[in-house]
Amino acid sequence: MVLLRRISIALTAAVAALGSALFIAWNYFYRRRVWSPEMDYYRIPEEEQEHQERQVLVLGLDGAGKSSVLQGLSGEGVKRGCGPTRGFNFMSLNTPACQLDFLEIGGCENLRSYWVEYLRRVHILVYVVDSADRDRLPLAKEELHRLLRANSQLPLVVLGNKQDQPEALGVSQLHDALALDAVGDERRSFLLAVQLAADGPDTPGSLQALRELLLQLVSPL
Ligand SMILES: Nc1nc2c(ncn2[C@@H]2O[C@H](COP(=O)(O)OP(=O)(O)OP(=O)(O)O)[C@@H](O)[C@H]2O)c(=O)[nH]1
Ligand SMILES: [Mg+2]
Repeated sequence: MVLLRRISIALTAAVAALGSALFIAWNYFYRRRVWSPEMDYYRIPEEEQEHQERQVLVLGLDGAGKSSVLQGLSGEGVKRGCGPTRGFNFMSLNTPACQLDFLEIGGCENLRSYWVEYLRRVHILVYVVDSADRDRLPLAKEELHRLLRANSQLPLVVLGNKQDQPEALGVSQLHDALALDAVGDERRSFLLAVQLAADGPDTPGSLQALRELLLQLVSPL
């Protein structure tokens, strides 16, 4: 058992290291290319890159729905059972205003220690919670507040996902369960209730609100 556990930890570390390398390569690649609606690539002048690219970090416990949110935002429709993210997951959304680059890090216990490393590289933190997983809400709260202590200014968007589940907590209950009162005035913070319809061809309505909010948060004041 001990040997298996060590092998599992070593594998997770290797996946995380590979993920970091991919993230660097991905940054290098996307610094030069942007997806256009015509499915073609074009170059952005260097001076415009800083202005146009914004990084969004997507975190939350395993199974909260991070990958599903990214699928929904991508406009490809949400598919059930996309499988746990073992390392990192990337998605880029090109909008007329800017390019939003999303980075999800898997939520399993072994990967959570890497989360904090990425806070300083991004413009927004999206924290996804399974609103129906009442037993693990205290853990979700603990992990969220660990991130908030590590960075006092990063704008925060909490998503109370799986609102279609009968046992899901509503917005005000989630606000209390996650102790969002304790989030200081120093940062902009939001709590949105979302649910992701499976296999729908369109972006779910609640994710359209998220998309608008993210664009507002990255636009100059
Ligand atoms: N009922 C319901 N199920 C959802 C919803 N969103 C996601 N799921 C399901 O929840 C499960 C986990 O979703 P993922 O998107 O893989 O979760 P994750 O946060 O990326 O998990 P990790 O990658 O393991 O950290 C999948 O079976 C999804 O289909 C939702 O709004 N309602
Ligand atoms: Mg995932």
